[in-house]
Amino acid sequence: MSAQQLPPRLTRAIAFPGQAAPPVRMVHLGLGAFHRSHQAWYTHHAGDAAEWGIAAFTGRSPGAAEILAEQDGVFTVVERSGAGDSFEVIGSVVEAVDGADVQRLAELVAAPGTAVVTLTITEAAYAATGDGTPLARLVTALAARKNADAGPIAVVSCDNLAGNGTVARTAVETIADAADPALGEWIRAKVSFVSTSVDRITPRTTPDDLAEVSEQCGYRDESAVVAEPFSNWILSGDFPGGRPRWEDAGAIFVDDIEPYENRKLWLLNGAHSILAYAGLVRGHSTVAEALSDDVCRAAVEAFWDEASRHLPGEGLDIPGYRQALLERFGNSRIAHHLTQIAMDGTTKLRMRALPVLAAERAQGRSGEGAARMIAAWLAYVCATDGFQDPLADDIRTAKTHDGEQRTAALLALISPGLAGDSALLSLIHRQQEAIAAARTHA
Ligand SMILES: NC(=O)c1ccc[n+]([C@@H]2O[C@H](COP(=O)([O-])OP(=O)(O)OC[C@H]3O[C@@H](n4cnc5c(N)ncnc54)[C@H](O)[C@@H]3O)[C@@H](O)[C@H]2O)c1
Ligand SMILES: O=P(O)(O)OC[C@@H](O)[C@@H](O)[C@H](O)[C@H](O)CO
Repeated sequence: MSAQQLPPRLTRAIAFPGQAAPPVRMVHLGLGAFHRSHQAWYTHHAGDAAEWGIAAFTGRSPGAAEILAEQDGVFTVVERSGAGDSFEVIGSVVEAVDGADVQRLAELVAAPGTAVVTLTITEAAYAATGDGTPLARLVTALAARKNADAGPIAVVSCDNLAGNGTVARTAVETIADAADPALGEWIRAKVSFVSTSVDRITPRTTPDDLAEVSEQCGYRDESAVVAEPFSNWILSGDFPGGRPRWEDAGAIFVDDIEPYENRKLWLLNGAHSILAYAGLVRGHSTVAEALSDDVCRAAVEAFWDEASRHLPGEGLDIPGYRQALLERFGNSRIAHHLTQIAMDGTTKLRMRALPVLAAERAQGRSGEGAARMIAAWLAYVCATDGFQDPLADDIRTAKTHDGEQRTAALLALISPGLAGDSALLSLIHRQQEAIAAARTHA
């Protein structure tokens, strides 16, 4: 197609002619694929969407903000089911900003109309608190809100972390206390940290996805995002400055979030980690491919059997949830790449494998299903140098050892207690050898 034949670029005027953009009342940190398919989607579908605009900041580079700003913040969600695709333009993001622009972040967080800050900064980012990290930037912005006396605000973590509101609170308060104890006090008094369980499988957008949007929708959208039809958002906590009516879009507000987050983190994300590590070692690329391998599927089912014993039987419909997961993971039209899920294993395994392993062993069982998730990670990091992890240098050092010594050194990076338990060390070492050996037969 020549330049003259290219369809026009998507803009707010094309998507929502004659409609004013909503005013900024939410700020988001971590303008990635998931924010667009989830929090922005829920906000667009809230009954009071006209009152709630989002200013979204990138994490590490300006690229995603520049692209979205060229489209006035609007983008397409491609809902991809096994049967086909549907397309919807989302208008809730009204400002897209480079995360390094801390001055703009501070201005917006200090504005009295701003009531909510949401986060999708990845699990590993909660442990990173130095200058230029998202939570350090947030603390700078909260200091500006304190100085402006702009009132209370809610911070809502939407990352796959157990007790994500509490983790965010601890990290933010620690940074603030070190900078200025009075700021720490103000945050304790005025900032509510909301915990959430978030769910919607959203792989990285590909050039083919963008080409499809262009062809089907008649406009060019460089910021489109592809997601499964399923979505879920469970929240627990206070919103002292108000919030969008996300319940209109299906969000659920609960007092006790722990059973929901354990169900999601163990059954969905735990299974994802097993499929990622065992699947990559066995030569697969996507979740759907790995699930169709009987060895990977059996490892997932064994882990689910263990995890299910430690989830409340009532109200969570575990059998239905497991069946739905098999269908969601099996949606081969969603190319969810295992390499994306495999990142930051040391952080993720602590939340996905360790609680189930500890609960099983406390009841006198081996916990071999949960142990196999860790063994698969070991087999994966030993088979490649191309992993991303906050402890990558330590992993490389641990890999200089051999045999059980190497296994012990790697396990210690997840939890020192693992390496000190000789029976568990032997179990995981044997499991790792079996997974690595199977690699040659895959
Ligand atoms: N994609 C999904 O299916 C999905 C579903 C549920 C929850 N989540 C949560 O959302 C997070 C983001 O997922 P995504 O698909 O949007 O990823 P993404 O890579 O598209 O975007 C992540 C955003 O966080 C920033 N970021 C990444 N690592 C960072 C770091 N170390 N420090 C600071 N900023 C960093 C990036 O710059 C980007 O703005 C996940 O880590 C997970 O916790 C994702
Ligand atoms: O980086 P992660 O592992 O937290 O994210 C990758 C996927 O496992 C995850 O994003 C799931 O798709 C998501 O949690 C589904 O809601």
